[in-house]
Amino acid sequence: MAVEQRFEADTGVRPSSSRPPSADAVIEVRDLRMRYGSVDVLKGVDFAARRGEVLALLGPNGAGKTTTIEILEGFRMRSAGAVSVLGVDPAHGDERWRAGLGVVLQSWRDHGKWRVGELLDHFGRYYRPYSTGAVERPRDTAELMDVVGLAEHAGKRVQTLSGGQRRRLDVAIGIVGRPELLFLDEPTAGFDPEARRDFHDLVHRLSDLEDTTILLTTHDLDEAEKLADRILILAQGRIVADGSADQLARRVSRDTEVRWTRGGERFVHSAADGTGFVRELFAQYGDEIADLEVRRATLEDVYMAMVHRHETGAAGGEPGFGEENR
Ligand SMILES: Nc1ncnc2c1ncn2[C@@H]1O[C@H](COP(=O)(O)OP(=O)(O)OP(=O)(O)O)[C@@H](O)[C@H]1O
Repeated sequence: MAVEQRFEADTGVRPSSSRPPSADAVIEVRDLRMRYGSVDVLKGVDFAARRGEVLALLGPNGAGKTTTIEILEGFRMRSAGAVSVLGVDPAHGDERWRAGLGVVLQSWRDHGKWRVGELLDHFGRYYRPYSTGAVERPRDTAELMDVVGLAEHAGKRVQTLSGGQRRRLDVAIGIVGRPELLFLDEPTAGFDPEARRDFHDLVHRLSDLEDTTILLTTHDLDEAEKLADRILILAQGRIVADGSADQLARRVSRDTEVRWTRGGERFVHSAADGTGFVRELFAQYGDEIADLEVRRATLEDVYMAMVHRHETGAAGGEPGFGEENR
């Protein structure tokens, strides 16, 4: 039998994993529910974050990402469920608890007349009483402006900053108190590619060097893949996928998709062992093989499959990414 006919796609979509809470959990969310009027937006959200982890919360517009983050920040009262953030229920968090959090909201337009450096000094003063031997608070303003790329704008009024510069300032305000846990709601919206790369470096530095736990929302799947240790997909009021980008890709399809042409004809096959398949293919057809492409499921494939599956309620009937592309 020719090798080109031998391989079948694995089209199974496996359910999301639910992880047991760990001792060093910075965030623990169990059966979180939120109802606005008669609409259930969150219908039983479960997840946990360990110290130093970077989590990306993904989901379609209106899925409830901001609602979830605002509940964890203590800005919004939940309808039901158990939530613990830095060991405290956010509904009862005091000022000391709040000083351990950094928050970058989707957008705010305030303090327009303040100058960048003065504003950071001002916010920084709030954290001074919460400085400890281990964690010096606040960060030095000059260093902070340098880290977020605002040093040359220190004397500018906030209202004269560009959108991207303004967003850098939002991030600076979020980390001025050296938070243990940082919430970032669409942090790079409006960033140019260089600002985006600088921001990614900053996130890596915060998690690697300072052990900051970070929960961010984004619609940029490439960004989620670059930054997150774990990706959570929120759809239809629940976390429908939870794992590293690689784990999630394997959940949609364990196979590698291999495409090639031979004798002017185009072939596509999904192979459990992509490398072995390609080796056999060349052993059999050698120089006849052209236009070879080898591709695993991307985070976009995973996202589309998971969201589509839960929006249509088609559990178990979802095609793998290889099938969809044929
Ligand atoms: N204060 C509120 N009162 C009533 N409904 C609300 C309120 N806040 C949010 N909602 C609704 O709850 C749902 C979830 O909103 P939320 O902002 O949490 O979604 P999101 O996932 O952050 O969306 P996006 O990706 O567009 O930012 C939406 O349908 C929204 O209209």
